[in-house]
Amino acid sequence: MPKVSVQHLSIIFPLYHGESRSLKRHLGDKFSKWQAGSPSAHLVQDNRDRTVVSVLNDITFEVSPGERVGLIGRNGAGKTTLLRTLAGIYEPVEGRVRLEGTIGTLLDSSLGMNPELTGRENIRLFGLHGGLSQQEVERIDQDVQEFGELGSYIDLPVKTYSSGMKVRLAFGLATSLTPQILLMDEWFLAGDGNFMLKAKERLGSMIEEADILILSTHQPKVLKEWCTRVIWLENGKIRMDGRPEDVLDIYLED
Ligand SMILES: Nc1ncnc2c1ncn2[C@@H]1O[C@H](COP(=O)(O)OP(=O)(O)OP(=O)(O)O)[C@@H](O)[C@H]1O
Repeated sequence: MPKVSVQHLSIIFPLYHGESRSLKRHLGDKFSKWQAGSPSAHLVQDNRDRTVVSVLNDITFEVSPGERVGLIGRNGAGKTTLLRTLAGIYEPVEGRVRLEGTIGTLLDSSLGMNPELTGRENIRLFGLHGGLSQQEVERIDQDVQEFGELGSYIDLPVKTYSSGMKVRLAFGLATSLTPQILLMDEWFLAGDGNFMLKAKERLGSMIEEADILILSTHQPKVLKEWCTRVIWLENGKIRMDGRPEDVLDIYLED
């Protein structure tokens, strides 16, 4: 049975800028004021006296099949970092992250596509990477072509596509298979026009079929429509975890 388990997860990012070692000294008194007033990550000193950004701090939660979890929080609260850690892009500095089940990600528009290859070649690469059968690749090829309305561009390198065409290809590809666990950043809910109507419809059915959804968004409407549970992140910690109506009431007031 698919499951997501996050235990005492912490993530820090080192600052590689040449000045970072002395950043705290430069900021002086302002450092503590900035830290206290900031809605976002904390600058801290690690045990080697380097200034690092502490983005997630002691996060623990579990998600069971059938749960659709929305992540909310102010800009910089750590939502994208949490999604990327769940997707295996970032390694926990402390704690444990365990996902059981097939994973699908809608995290950024490039989705690992190779711009030198054609749309069709990227589709095949996606199939190869996912260990799909020839028949399944053919089905996806057709499905993505129809959805993306790319016409003869499907046989041209992706680097020649307009940004809208790239999004259509990436989105079509990422939603061509229904994973058991779907991780999604709200980037995919932005946009306008016909494409977004089509995209939302396609996402809606994908979300219904996935066993677990974890979605980051600033839109209360989306949380109420799609989620059964909301986790509110603040300064890299969980401030509240509960039913969308309960969490949103307090979050919006706050
Ligand atoms: N590679 C990095 N190096 C240093 N700091 C980083 C890095 N990536 C993210 N951060 C910092 O971590 C914090 C959390 O970022 P994250 O993108 O996870 O927030 P978010 O909640 O998704 O924000 P938003 O709602 O604006 O998308 C931010 O303060 C950001 O500046």
